[in-house]
Amino acid sequence: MCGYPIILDLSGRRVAVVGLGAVGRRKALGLIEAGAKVVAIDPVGFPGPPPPGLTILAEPYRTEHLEGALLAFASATPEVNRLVVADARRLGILVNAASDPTSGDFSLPAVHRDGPLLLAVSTGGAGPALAGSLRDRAAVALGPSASGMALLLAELRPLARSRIPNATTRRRLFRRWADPSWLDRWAADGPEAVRSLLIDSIDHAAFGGDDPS
Ligand SMILES: C[C@@]1(CC(=O)O)C2=NC(=C\c3[nH]c(c(CCC(=O)O)c3CC(=O)O)Cc3[nH]c(c(CC(=O)O)c3CCC(=O)O)/C=C3\N/C(=C\2)[C@@H](CCC(=O)O)[C@]3(C)CC(=O)O)/[C@H]1CCC(=O)O
Ligand SMILES: NC(=O)c1ccc[n+]([C@@H]2O[C@H](COP(=O)([O-])OP(=O)(O)OC[C@H]3O[C@@H](n4cnc5c(N)ncnc54)[C@H](O)[C@@H]3O)[C@@H](O)[C@H]2O)c1
Repeated sequence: MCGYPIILDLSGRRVAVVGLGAVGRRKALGLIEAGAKVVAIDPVGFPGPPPPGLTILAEPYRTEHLEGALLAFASATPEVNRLVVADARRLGILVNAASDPTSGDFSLPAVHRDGPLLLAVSTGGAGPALAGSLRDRAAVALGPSASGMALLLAELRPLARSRIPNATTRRRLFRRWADPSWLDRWAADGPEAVRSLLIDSIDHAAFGGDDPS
């Protein structure tokens, strides 16, 4: 499979999760973390009080459960999952099939989140546990300053856009800000040092000079 990675905005969107065993619960919780309105269908229900954002229908799956859903997750028994996949296909809803991944439309990567930073690793189904351990290794390589740097750019890019009218100058500045050496400087000298150097570089670029750093 040659997958196409996208970052979906699921906030407030209805998503159906059929089956709340270990796999369905993991998927439901990840969806809630992404802000989705999750409707989960499982005759056994949820162990303990369900987290906010999760509606439980403690009944066996029926086709109507998928109505109005943007996405569906088939994480019940293989027989029930086959029904869910067929129904989703008919209704034009993209479906994740836990028991027979190739019958569905999409699979999930292993994910690391830190502020605005999101790291996703997929092995395309070759080794889901391997995807998890590669994710852990890559997250360590990014280090704690990566998300701090992203947050800082979220603050400073609009400032640079308003102060530097020339698009080529701006693009050059943003490329310099993307240099990984800033992460080392962040670790060595702290966030405030990086922040003030980046602000200086906006001033220089705005007045037509070169970046001092
Ligand atoms: C990444 C992660 C995301 C998530 O689900 O959130 C994820 N599985 C995770 C864990 C995990 N899954 C399994 C184990 C046991 C060890 C092992 O088998 O390796 C572990 C490890 C554990 O439990 O610790 C077993 C397993 N998984 C699938 C099958 C069916 C099959 O292979 O046919 C079976 C065998 C069932 C059986 O044999 O009984 C299928 C899929 N699992 C996927 C994603 C998709 C491919 C992702 C990829 O390859 O990149 C895909 C294709 C479809 C999908 O589910 O979307 C999450 C990491 C959580 C984390 O670390 O954060
Ligand atoms: N994708 C993955 O990461 C992964 C990992 C392990 C297993 N699997 C596969 O995913 C599926 C779920 O795995 P699990 O370990 O969570 O299984 P599980 O047996 O713990 O959970 C299945 C759930 O489906 C519910 N269910 C049964 N009939 C139902 C119905 N008619 N309507 C709604 N819900 C119903 C059961 O009550 C149960 O809670 C299995 O088919 C398994 O082969 C996938």
